[in-house]
Amino acid sequence: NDTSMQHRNLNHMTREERFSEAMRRTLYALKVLLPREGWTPVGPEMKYLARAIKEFTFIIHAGVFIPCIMSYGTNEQIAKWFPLAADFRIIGTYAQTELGHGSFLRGLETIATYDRANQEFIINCPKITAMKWWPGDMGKSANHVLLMAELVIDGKKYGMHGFMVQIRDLTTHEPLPGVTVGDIGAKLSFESVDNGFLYLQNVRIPRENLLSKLSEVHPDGTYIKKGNQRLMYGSMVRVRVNLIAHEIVMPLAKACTIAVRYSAVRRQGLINPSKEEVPVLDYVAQQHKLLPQVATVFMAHFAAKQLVKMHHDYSLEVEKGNTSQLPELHALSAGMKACLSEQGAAGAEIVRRACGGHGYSCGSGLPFIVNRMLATCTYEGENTVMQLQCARYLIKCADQAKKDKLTGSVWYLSDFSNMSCTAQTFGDLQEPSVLVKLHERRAKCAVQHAGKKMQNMVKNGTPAHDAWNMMATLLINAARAHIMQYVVGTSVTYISELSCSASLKKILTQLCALYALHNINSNCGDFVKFGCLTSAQCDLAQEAEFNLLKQLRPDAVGIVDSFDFTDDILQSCLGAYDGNVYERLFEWAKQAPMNKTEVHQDSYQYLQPYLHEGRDVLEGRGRNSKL
Ligand SMILES: CCCCCCCC/C=C\CCCCCCC/C=C/C(=O)SCCNC(=O)CCNC(=O)[C@H](O)C(C)(C)COP(=O)(O)OP(=O)(O)OC[C@H]1O[C@@H](n2cnc3c(N)ncnc32)[C@H](O)[C@@H]1OP(=O)(O)O
Ligand SMILES: Cc1cc2nc3c(=O)[nH]c(=O)nc-3n(C[C@H](O)[C@H](O)[C@H](O)COP(=O)(O)OP(=O)(O)OC[C@H]3O[C@@H](n4cnc5c(N)ncnc54)[C@H](O)[C@@H]3O)c2cc1C
Repeated sequence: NDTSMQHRNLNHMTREERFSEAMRRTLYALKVLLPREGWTPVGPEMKYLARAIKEFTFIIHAGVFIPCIMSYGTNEQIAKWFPLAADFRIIGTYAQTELGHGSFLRGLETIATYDRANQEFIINCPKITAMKWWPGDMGKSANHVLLMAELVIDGKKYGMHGFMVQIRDLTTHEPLPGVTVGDIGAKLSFESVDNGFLYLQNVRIPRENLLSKLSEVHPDGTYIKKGNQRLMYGSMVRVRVNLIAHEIVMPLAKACTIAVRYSAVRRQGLINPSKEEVPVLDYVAQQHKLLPQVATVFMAHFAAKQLVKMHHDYSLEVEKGNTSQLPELHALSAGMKACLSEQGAAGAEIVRRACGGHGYSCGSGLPFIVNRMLATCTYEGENTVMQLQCARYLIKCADQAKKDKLTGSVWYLSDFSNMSCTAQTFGDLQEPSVLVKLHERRAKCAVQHAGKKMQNMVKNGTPAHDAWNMMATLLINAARAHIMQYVVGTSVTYISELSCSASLKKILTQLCALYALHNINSNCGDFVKFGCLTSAQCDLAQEAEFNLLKQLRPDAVGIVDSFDFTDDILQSCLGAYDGNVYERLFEWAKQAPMNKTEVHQDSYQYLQPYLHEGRDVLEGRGRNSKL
């Protein structure tokens, strides 16, 4: 109810207005509304803030820069920079991607050369492709960057390391000497975020600014490795784990809230010619578009909770020096981020499109969500690259499964029990245990299929790297199958262990079955090809899905209401709680800047001569028509 927090209509603001409004609101929220003692920008309060603010600033500062200080800094470095960053007395970003490289980190070109005489690092972007490009909050906001650069000592390269680099004056906010920095311009979304470019030329930083938890450089230039160097990639794992809830589950939940509420209000056409127009939500085709996406919100939420727990447990182990869980966590976080962002972004577009013309209006609030979700398929690890990382781990595990009993998320690869499906009715296929087994079998077969294909190619003389490249599509499918079995399996377990009312558990079980069946029906080729289902059972799977749509239809609005988004955060004429869609759309349109005058003078000057000629002809004074 704090008017300082309420959103003005973002669509009627310029990009620069949105940039400064987002900063005002974010700082207001953080500085005024949150208790100052003890909170951190990566604490539990963030998820509540994220429900209250439509456009944040400082997501990278809070979601990446600060966690990196914790992950890569020594205790002294954390003690120095964390308090400043947590209180926004320094604003940072994570500067890794360059104009010429984003996925292939070993190709990054920014160099940090150690100057022994002065005990400093000299930072350089040797050519234009080395310029840092994309980091959020970097163009105009950040005064520090956590710069990922190639460490060079006496001409020898030591790989990518993290350096704290100040880029703007803390008094004037002007760029420091050797720093060229700015905004990269208009993007598909994130209008309020100043993704930036950063060109560094002979910028000097103290030796102490190398984040030295994992490695350090002594004053004489001696390089010391400390621990598993793979942890240098650890911040990306953490962000991939965190972004699922924040950037995939929550936006998809908002989109589903808007689309389901609108579909319950929008009457269009007849089902029974003798009855009145129906809400479009009564069309099974509409239910088939919307309800599986509602189910995805829940299943992705449950799976993300499990992944966050796994990351938390892993972090505790790393503190004890045990990094054995890192390979599985990397594979799972990379695969989950890629597959759920793919599903989520596609799902948001499906529900947007299900709202017809008004879904194409920014007044629906849906284009804002769809465009932002598209970014999740690219940032924090481009999806294809992430799926291949996941597949790399699966292929290794499949080989290991031939001799060892596997555990963890890949346990099913060493399950050689009979997994044939005996379902005879569509009710059998709504059983959670049957759905889990089907997904495990499909995933195991997909991984083995890809591995076998590559082995055969190598046996016939194809180099392993070429076989990998040629089978990439099968490997990506295997990664998707693995993640789907993980999401279905963890969701079934989560729901079964949930202490809640029987009626709620029934709905959640139905949603889980809907998610699994929708996935089966969308990929039935795999399920038949790998012998998981017969053609007849595929028909039953479709029947089972349609039956669940019918069962869930009466609760559809109640289910999305349970996401509990305020009208202010939805900013949607279609999804407002009161359902007054048409009045809201009309009011929203009238506020458009285009309508601040009855005649748009700038354009009228071009139209006027033609209009006056038309007037004269119609009033009998004008020359004959030119036509
Ligand atoms: C104040 C308001 C607050 C508001 C809310 C705040 C809180 C919000 C919380 C969360 C929301 C966050 C919002 C998200 C915003 C994100 C913005 C975007 C940021 C970015 O995009 S940062 C840049 C991201 N870039 C990447 O991800 C690059 C991807 N590329 C790579 O990771 C690597 O290049 C690679 C993995 C593709 C290849 O690396 P490399 O060549 O070195 O490795 P390989 O030869 O393939 O494999 C070698 C070996 O290493 C293992 N490996 C690889 N990666 C990892 C890893 N990350 N961890 C562990 N191990 C890894 C790999 O498996 C191989 O192992 P084996 O040899 O097989 O054993
Ligand atoms: C909104 C947004 C915010 C961002 N924020 C940040 C940030 O804060 N900090 C930061 O450092 N970066 C940030 N990034 C950059 C982001 O991390 C990179 O864009 C991402 O890692 C992809 O790298 P790239 O853009 O170089 O694409 P590329 O890696 O060049 O990919 C281009 C195409 O090539 C394909 N490809 C690449 N490698 C392979 C491979 N090995 N096998 C098969 N196909 C391959 C990809 O699948 C893709 O289709 C942001 C990007 C966006 C869009």
